[in-house]
Formats: sequence, structure tokens, C-alpha cells
Amino acid sequence: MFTSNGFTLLLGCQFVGDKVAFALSQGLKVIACVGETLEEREAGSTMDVVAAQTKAIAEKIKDWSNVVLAYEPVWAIGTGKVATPAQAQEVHASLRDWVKINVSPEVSESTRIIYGGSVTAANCKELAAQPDVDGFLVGGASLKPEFIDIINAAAV
Ligand SMILES: O=C[C@H](O)COP(=O)(O)O
Repeated sequence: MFTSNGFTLLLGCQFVGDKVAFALSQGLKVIACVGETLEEREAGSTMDVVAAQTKAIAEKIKDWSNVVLAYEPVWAIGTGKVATPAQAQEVHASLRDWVKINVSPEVSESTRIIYGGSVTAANCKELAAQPDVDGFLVGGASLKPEFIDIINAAAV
């Protein structure tokens, strides 16, 4: 998945892995977004989807020090439908476990896993309080004064 304000492209897993590796090779830092569609969530395949997306990245890179993982459920991006704190924590914890098992415990500890998708001043505090939510990828709300509240919530 490639996402920026109001613009989301669903890309094949392998293509995303190649893009991440290329960006790193050029000295860039990467926020790699993973996330399921509403259909995939309703089918119960959320973790299978984000694991497959993360695997495609893990197969192409060795050094994770310039990579941040962002959990961005497709159904939450720019829709006003935010993941509940429990939904976000469940996926973030599973992602961290996946990285621990499939990459290394050290990378699992050091890699930030941030949440994106309709984050606002009203929902950021509860999300930020989840143990495996390390910050936010903010779209629409970054253009509003409430952004400072989101920054402060994530900084605690
Ligand atoms: O670029 C940011 C993310 O795609 C989330 O966007 P959003 O906060 O407008 O839902």
C-alpha cells in the first residue's frame, strides 16, 4: 500500500517490497504501510493480510533501522471510521510478534509500529495508550489545529 494525504494506492505485495528496498538503497527513510480492506477484515483474514504484506518487505531488506511500519486499515483511511483501540492493539501486537519470529527479537523491539486511519484529537489519546501503538500517521487531521493534540498524545 502506498498512501499520502487523500491518496491511497493498493499495490501488490512484491512491488511494495521492491519499492521499500529501492528507497532504502537510495538513502531514504521509509514508512511502509500495511493494512486490510473491509472485506478482508470481515472475512477474518486481517492478520494473514498484514503478515503477507510485511513478509514481502522482510524478504527484500536486511536493515530495518530506517523503516517504520504503519498499520493503516484501508477502510479507515480518510473515511472517518477509525480502528478501535482494541483493534489497533491486536494488529500491532500481532505484527510485532510476526517481526520477532520472522526477523529478530531486536528488530521487533526497535521498529516503531504506528497507526494511521482517521486519527483525530478525539480518538488519539486512547489509541496512543495502547502498548504496541508507537505513534501515528496522520492525514486529514494534520491540516487542522487539532494536530498539536495528536502530537502531544503520541509524545506521552
Ligand atoms: O496519510 C495518512 C493516512 O493515509 C491517513 O489519512 P487520514 O488520517 O486522513 O485517514
